[in-house]
Amino acid sequence: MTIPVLEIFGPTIQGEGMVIGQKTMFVRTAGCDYSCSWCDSKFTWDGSEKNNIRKMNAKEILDALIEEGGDRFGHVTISGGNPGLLPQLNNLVDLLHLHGVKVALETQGSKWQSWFTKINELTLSPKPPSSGMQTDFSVLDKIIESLSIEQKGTFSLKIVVFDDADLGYARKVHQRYPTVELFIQVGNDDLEKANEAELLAHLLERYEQLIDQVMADKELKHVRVLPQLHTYLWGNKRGV
Ligand SMILES: C[S@@+](CC[C@H](N)C(=O)[O-])C[C@H]1O[C@@H](n2cnc3c(N)ncnc32)[C@H](O)[C@@H]1O
Ligand SMILES: Nc1nc2[nH]cc(C(=O)O)c2c(=O)[nH]1
Ligand code: SF4
Ligand SMILES: [Mg+2]
Repeated sequence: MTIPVLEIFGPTIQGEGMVIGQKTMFVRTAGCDYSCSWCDSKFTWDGSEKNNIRKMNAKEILDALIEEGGDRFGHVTISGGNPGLLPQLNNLVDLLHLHGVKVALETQGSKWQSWFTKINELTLSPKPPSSGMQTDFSVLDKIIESLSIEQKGTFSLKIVVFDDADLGYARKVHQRYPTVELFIQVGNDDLEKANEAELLAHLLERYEQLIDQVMADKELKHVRVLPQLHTYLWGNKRGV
């Protein structure tokens, strides 16, 4: 079975979460079971780029990664869309590992795949109320339980926060999974802005506000508050 791919780019830095700053390539798959109001990758699921989806097998993806990144990479991040919808990614994960390449995954944690256990750094990013999505905690419970038992690499939770209700959701998730590393990420609420200086000033202000709120919070003690670093460097550009 082939893999629907919309973007292959890098090397760049991982701009988010548990391995922020890591030099990595990105593979972005098409299709998502969610439709978050503020999704910064809507083109993966809104139909606007359905003619650009490439159906590729694992070998073709590896070749495209090498064409783009040459011999300058040793780490690949799979994102989307929701790559967790695709059982056939198992082949890509195995092929990358065979070539000595580490593999990270970004998923919202709405679906389980057995290949998750082989991922070196797995980020689960359940969605807070501002997204308009509902978390099925019975699914997330099972995923976290399976990863806690079987995971060969590491995994963490990452929650994007836009408002107080979202921070309340982060608190609830932290209480439910107190032993899982939690990253709280600033939401980008201006996906259309092309002026990078203005966007940076705006996002820095939001980052500072979020830090203030988390510092004042009695329940959020063992958390890390992070920006979406690539956005601060390169704005709303794609493929960076
Ligand atoms: C585009 S998603 C793809 C992977 C998967 N569907 C997910 O949501 O985890 C990658 C990451 O970007 C985050 N993200 C999406 N839109 C964002 C925005 N406007 N501001 C901040 N983070 C955002 C998501 O929460 C997720 O952690
Ligand atoms: N540099 C960079 N870091 C990222 N971290 C997560 C991303 C994503 O869209 O999943 C992303 C992305 O698109 N670019
Ligand atoms: S789950 Fe991820 S890709 Fe899907 S709509 Fe939400 S942010 Fe976008
Ligand atoms: Mg992104």
